[in-house]
Amino acid sequence: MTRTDADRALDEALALVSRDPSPHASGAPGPLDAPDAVRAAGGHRASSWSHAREAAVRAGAGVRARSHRVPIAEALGEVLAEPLDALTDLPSFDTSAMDGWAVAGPGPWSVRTGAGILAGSDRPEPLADGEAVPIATGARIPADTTAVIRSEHAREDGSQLYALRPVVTGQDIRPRGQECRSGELLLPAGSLVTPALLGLAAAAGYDELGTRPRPTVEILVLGDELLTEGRPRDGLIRDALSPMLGPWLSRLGADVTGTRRLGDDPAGAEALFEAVTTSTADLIVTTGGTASGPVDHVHPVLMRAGAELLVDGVAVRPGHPMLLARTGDRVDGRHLVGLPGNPLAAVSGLLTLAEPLLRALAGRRRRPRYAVPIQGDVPGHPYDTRLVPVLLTEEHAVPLRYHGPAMLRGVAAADALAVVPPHGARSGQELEMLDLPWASGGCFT
Ligand SMILES: Nc1nc2c(c(=O)[nH]1)N[C@H]1C(S)=C(S)[C@@H](COP(=O)(O)OP(=O)(O)OC[C@H]3O[C@@H](n4cnc5c(N)ncnc54)[C@H](O)[C@@H]3O)O[C@H]1N2
Ligand code: MOO
Repeated sequence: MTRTDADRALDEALALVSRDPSPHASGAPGPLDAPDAVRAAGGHRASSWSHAREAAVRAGAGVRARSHRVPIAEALGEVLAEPLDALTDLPSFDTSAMDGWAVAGPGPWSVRTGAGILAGSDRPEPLADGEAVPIATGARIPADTTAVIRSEHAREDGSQLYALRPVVTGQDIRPRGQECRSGELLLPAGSLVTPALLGLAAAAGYDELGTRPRPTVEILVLGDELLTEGRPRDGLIRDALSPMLGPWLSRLGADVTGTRRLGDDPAGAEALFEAVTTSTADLIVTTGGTASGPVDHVHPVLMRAGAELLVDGVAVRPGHPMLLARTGDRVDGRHLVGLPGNPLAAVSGLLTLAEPLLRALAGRRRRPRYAVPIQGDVPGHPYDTRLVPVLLTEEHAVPLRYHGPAMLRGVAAADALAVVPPHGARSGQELEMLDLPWASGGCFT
């Protein structure tokens, strides 16, 4: 078949590189023996996109969980390491649900002289039969109260109070323990500490929470061609990944301990080796140097360090040279995610490997999956999944331009990445969406 200009343009857009297109290359089973692993150009085996994500989840879930106790204000975005049991009845005393009068027995009632009962008041005097006392929402109900009447449902005439509608015993009283009894399970271990959970924990009497600490991440940006300021010049380009990855990883729930830049020279390779063998971070994220060029140090350093490659290449565009390795033993080991240097390829690796790994390390559930109809046909790669930046409207996902592997223009305008299966998608087809962490506007992790 003659290749057309359009084919070539598509290859270019999808960053097709030389590789064996056979989707089921054979080979000895090993950590990369996913059924649909494919052999990539460099001789290593590429996992399918979904197997790569599964491998990242398994790797994180296999690490022994740690826990710590933190003041509740510091627990936001972490996961409960222990169940949240109520430390008190809620409400902890019988409470008025409305502003009005607490009354005892049938009316009319004689209104008690003196101040009414406000929220926060100490134990009020019991009510006598036929007595009423003004009461505020949230205030403690006097003993022997039979009902609360809302201020708009009663009329005061001199010292007498008359109900304007029938009064039902117990009305507008929140009885002690209505929401929970002391010791009752409010939320199980594993729950995400959200602002709502913080509120509940405070209401239930907590000052500290037992949580799983955020995974720590060290970022290593590889490359001699990178400038930290000013405009690109003399063949040098701006480092686009350092400013992006720290905040992005923080949004994914990581505690980023630092970002360092390493050269492509032997000293850079040595510093990488040093980090791989001695870093105390749960995860090292590297950028660049994942391919097989003369100064691509990541594979050789991992081999030298005796790391186990759990994922070595993924059948996804962009980002196929991404990798996941484990250093140290299976339960107390640490991990390294190697992101390709092309910036959108790095984003692809972040969402494919780093995010599922970090969620699992933090004890969080997988992100909920959802699909949205795509607007317009989307070309596919013949064998690989594509991740395409999209804008989300109320009805559709709209693919964005400027989605080449070296471009950030599309993703910077996007709400999500659409997961496009091999061979592409027809207009209206439902595609899985990977929300970008800021898309819903409410990220607090
Ligand atoms: N012979 C082959 N060459 C390449 C292959 C391949 O399969 N065979 N894959 C290509 C693909 S696809 C990608 S993606 C890249 C991955 O390369 P590396 O991870 O080794 O990254 P580098 O070579 O260091 O850089 C690639 C590209 O990205 C730019 N870059 C790197 N770091 C940054 C940064 N912090 N900010 C902005 N831009 C960055 C770098 O200048 C290069 O242009 O390999 C292909 N080659
Ligand atoms: O296709 Mo690469 O993985 O340039 O991004």
